[in-house]
Amino acid sequence: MPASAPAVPALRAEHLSKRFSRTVAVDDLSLAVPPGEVFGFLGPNGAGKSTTIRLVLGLLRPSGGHVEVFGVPAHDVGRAHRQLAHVPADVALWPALTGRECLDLLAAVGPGTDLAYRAELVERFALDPDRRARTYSTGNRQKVALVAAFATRAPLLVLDEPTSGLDPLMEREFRRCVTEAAARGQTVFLSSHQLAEVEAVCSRVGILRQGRLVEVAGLHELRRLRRSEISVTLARPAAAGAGLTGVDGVADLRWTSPLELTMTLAGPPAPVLRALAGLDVVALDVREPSLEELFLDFYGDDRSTGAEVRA
Ligand SMILES: Nc1ncnc2c1ncn2[C@@H]1O[C@H](COP(=O)(O)OP(=O)(O)OP(=O)(O)O)[C@@H](O)[C@H]1O
Repeated sequence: MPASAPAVPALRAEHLSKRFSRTVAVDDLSLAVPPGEVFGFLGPNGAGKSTTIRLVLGLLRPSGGHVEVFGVPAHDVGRAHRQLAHVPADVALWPALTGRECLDLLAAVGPGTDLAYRAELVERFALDPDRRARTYSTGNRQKVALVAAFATRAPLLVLDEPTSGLDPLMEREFRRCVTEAAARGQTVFLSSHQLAEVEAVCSRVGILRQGRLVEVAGLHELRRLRRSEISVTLARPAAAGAGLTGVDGVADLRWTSPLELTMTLAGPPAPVLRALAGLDVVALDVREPSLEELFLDFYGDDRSTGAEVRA
């Protein structure tokens, strides 16, 4: 459990900024994550998620503002790292050590490890700890880092896109681990691209765009971003409008040919299915857009490489 008083946020950033020459990677970011929360940190490529995490870890020095872990300034790494465990986006391990030796080394320098739980996690993640790290795939290296982090009782777990190399079965295990950590009272700060992952485990979410926190929302608010893209192919041309105009939840209705139409759907599918039942439908494709695409729709496409400093 945190040594600090419960009122102290697990993570607090105030007017945090990081500039790399002309690129503003993190721009005046203020955020407080209370102890015990599972906080999702979402943003498109280049939004500044990893930079923020490196500032939290004291791996970078802020250009402005500051960040604290349970009230300890991030630059006081000796004290701050007693409160946290971390999984980086690109896990690097010592190639000549076996997985088990890597786990032991990480446990020796970390904030304390529950060895019985670690053994259980090695099994659950189907990790072969006797192989040398140089033979591990990206996903296996990620598993070592995840097992090492989840086996600690660090009050704060900082996870930077930790499931990018995991298959769906392992991703399910990851979600269980987050839930178990939260049940123990650990705080989880999870950077992710995956809306489904964030929905499954986070209670609150911050959305980062061009280094700026554009939104901090509860999950129910985030759900409004969800929508499906529907493509319909007909056997024969339908009458104008085809009874789809004004159907609940349907937007962006487009005929791409006399026999094909696309639309987006927010909310329950029943009204549109009723409308489609009157048509001679030969193919129906329902696709859920990626988080990236949702970001583009909601926040525009000027996200490429961080904000430029205006001269
Ligand atoms: N060491 C660096 N030197 C110069 N620019 C950097 C450096 N590190 C990051 N950047 C820039 O800062 C911006 C934010 O990068 P960052 O890696 O934090 O984004 P991210 O949200 O983690 O992206 P991704 O999801 O692709 O990992 C980008 O424009 C990136 O090019």
